[in-house]
This record gives sequence, structure tokens and C-alpha cells, in this order.
Amino acid sequence: MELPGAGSSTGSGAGRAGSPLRVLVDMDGVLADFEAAVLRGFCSRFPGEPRVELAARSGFSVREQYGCLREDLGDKVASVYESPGFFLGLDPIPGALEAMQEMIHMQDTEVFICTSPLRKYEHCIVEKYKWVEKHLGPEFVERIILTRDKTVVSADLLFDDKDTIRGAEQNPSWEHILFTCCHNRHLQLQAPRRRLLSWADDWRGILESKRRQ
Ligand SMILES: Cc1cn([C@H]2C[C@H](O)[C@@H](COP(=O)(O)O)O2)c(=O)[nH]c1=O
Ligand SMILES: [Mg+2]
Repeated sequence: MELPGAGSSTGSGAGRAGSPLRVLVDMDGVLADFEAAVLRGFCSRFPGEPRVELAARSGFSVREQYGCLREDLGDKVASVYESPGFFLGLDPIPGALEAMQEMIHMQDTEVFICTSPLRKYEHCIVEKYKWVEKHLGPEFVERIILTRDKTVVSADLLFDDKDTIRGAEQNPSWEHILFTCCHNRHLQLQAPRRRLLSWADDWRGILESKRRQ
């Protein structure tokens, strides 16, 4: 059995043999289009202010990047995604809903939505639940895992747009598949890390390859 070193994102493979393939799918940037809504909201609330176009985004934190543009813009952009209605109003990422409906019906496969709430969680948490119910249905509401630390969740695969996922567990059980998003598209992954370019890319092939490992 392959046992990558601590901090590896390729998964330990330990303890999952013989079980259904367990897949975690992130929400913001993978199922729901956080970045487009932030830009749209920022432009409408602060029309005269400099902004970061999606083609110029880099680094996970939109707040940090706006803060580098001008100090006060970090708080201004945060006010957009901390507003009531923001998370519920996110558009689905193309192909995401269809992929999730297909995945949940696959044999020997368990799918969960694994998502981190904002620290300022007042609207975010309830709206994430409502978004899932509205776009994916009650079956998926049962499958929401809300956590600020995804490393302690046990699974085979995690599809996530955050380039580096750290937490209490140094050696998470899952392999992190980097889902391409405007802020990570330029990153060169070190082998054996893998990417999913979009939901039109071969996510089924990734599941099958993981089953064979
Ligand atoms: C500053 C900042 C925050 N977020 C938020 C949005 C979500 O609540 C989480 C990301 O959750 P995920 O499960 O890792 O997708 O953090 C963000 O996405 N981008 C930001 O710049
Ligand atoms: Mg995300």
C-alpha cells in the first residue's frame, strides 16, 4: 500500500479498502460560482472603485488580493460576500448539478458536499443549506458536511478549488483533486497531484482510477 509522507494531498489510502468510494465535493468554486458573484456584487455596490477582474485573480483569498490593491478594498469586498442573500444567490458552476446527480446514483459510491463556512457565519451557513436544497434537493441536504477543517474528514477523494488544504490531520485520507477556478488556473501542480479542469473534464475517470488503487 502506498503511504505518502505527511502533508501529501494524494491520500493515505488507509482504512478505505473494500468500502464504497467516498467522494467529497467542495461547494464554493466547485458547485457554486463564488468568484463571479463577488465581482458582480462588488461592481454594483462600489461602481467607482478599482476591482480585480476574474482573469487577474490569483491566490485563494479574494479579500487579500483586494486588500493588496488598496487597504480598504479588502473590507469592502468582504462586505459583499458577508451580505444576506449572497450565498443563496450563487449560480451553479456549469455541469456541477448534473455531475452530482449522476455521482449520487453511481454504484459503490458515496458522495458528500464538504464546505467551509465563513468565520462570520450568520447568513452563510443557512444559505448554504438552502442553496443545496434549491439546486440539488433534500437528498443532498443530508449529505452536507460543514467544517473549517476538511483534513479530519475521512474519504477517498476531495474535489476542491483551494490549492492548499491544511488542518489538524497531517496526512488526510483523501486525494485532493484541484478543481480549476480563476484563482488557481496558473498553478503548476507537482506530480502526482491531479486537476479537474471543469465538470466537462473526466471526473468519472478520476473516480474509476481511484477505485482501482
Ligand atoms: C475570503 C474568502 C473567503 N472565502 C470563503 C467562502 C467560503 O465560506 C469559504 C470557502 O469554502 P470552501 O469550502 O473552501 O470552498 O471561504 C472564499 O472562498 N474566498 C475568499 O477569498
Ligand atoms: Mg472552494
